[in-house]
Amino acid sequence: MKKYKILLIIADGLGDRQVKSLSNKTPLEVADKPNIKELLKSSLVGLMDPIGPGIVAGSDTSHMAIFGVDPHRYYRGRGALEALGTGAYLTEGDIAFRGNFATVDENMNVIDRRAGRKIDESEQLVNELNQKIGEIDGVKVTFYKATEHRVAVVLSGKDLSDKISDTDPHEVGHKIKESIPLDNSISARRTAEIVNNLTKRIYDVLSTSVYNKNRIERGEPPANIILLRGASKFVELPKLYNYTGLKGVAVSATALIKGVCKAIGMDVFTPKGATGGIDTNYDAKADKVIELLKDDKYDFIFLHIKATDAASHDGKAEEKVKAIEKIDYIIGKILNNVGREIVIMFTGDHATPIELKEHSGDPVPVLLYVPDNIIPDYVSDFNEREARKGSLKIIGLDVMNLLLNYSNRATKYGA
Ligand SMILES: O=C(O)[C@H](O)COP(=O)(O)O
Ligand SMILES: [Mg+2]
Repeated sequence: MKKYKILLIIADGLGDRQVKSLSNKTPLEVADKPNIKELLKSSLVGLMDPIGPGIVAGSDTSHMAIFGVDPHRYYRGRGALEALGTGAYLTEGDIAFRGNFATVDENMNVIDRRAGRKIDESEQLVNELNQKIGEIDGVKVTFYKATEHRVAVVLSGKDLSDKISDTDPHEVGHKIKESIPLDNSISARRTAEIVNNLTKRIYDVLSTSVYNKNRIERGEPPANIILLRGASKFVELPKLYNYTGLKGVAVSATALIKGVCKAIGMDVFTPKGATGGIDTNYDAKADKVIELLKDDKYDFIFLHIKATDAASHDGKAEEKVKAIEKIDYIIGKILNNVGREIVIMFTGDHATPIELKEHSGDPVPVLLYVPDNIIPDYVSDFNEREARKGSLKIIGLDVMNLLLNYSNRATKYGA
């Protein structure tokens, strides 16, 4: 029985609803997808709830589930995974956060949760923060650059706790929040106080930074604060090879995704030109995937595309359609280069409906292409409406079992 290589492609935030500006069609329905439609001839199609029906999944918990690591058991918070993805070195007891460069007014009301998203000076701002802050109340503070508006922040010191709340209000028009302890421990109280003092220092440095003066002169929102969320200590995660036998590798530019993949023992590559945004270099990502599919070292190749989610959070329906069409193009390029004797799954990690500009708990369409002679689902297209007619009704934790089965790699449960 031939064991096939596996290609998993996740378009972040792929799932959507009817969009008024798209004549009540979804971006998947509108997008021209000749290569994906060709795959339907030998595919199963359906819907996936990353965590469970109606559960609004973050990219972190969703990817853990899809890779077969139960977030209910192993998830400790986004911070450490995001920091790991930026290249941060975490030691026992460190507390890591996901941060957003954002824009606040003089009353600390959040005007833009992403300071415009495109922050060319991100590296300079991170360097300035590392030079001018360094430590707070005896605790070392390190900032790490991620893509676009994203940063990771790591506190290193004794008696710190990740049982503290976010300073990110998670929506605009609200004041930045005071971090508060989430349990009665002295360490949680102390860490929350450190985070609040750190936030004030960050604002002092950023609001007087020459880089932000330049941004304001260019009419761009200043990145004058960092909104912190997902405080977490690093916890060891199960390794993909140990529980699946797969030698995995990821192609991504997005820090969180790189962090999750590193944490489960996958190799990670970020091709030159891959930005984690709507301007990413799709050819560069496709070429890397082709190279890795041809490399005997790996049998599970994961391609992550962030553009669909970025377009969704910014309410840019046409950009989301374009991103889906670019993904269809690279699926065609990959198949033209490696042939069709591979198992392919194409799906999203959650829905990010354009009209919500936020994640939702809607199910996500999933397509599973199988080279063997399976009974395919008869659907005319791959989108939220047609997927309902398919035979797959799965949760994220089912994905690896399905991929192992249809690539002829599953081990029998029982004798
Ligand atoms: O893009 C991301 O990192 C998350 O999916 C959303 O985060 P944001 O809303 O803070 O950008
Ligand atoms: Mg996501």
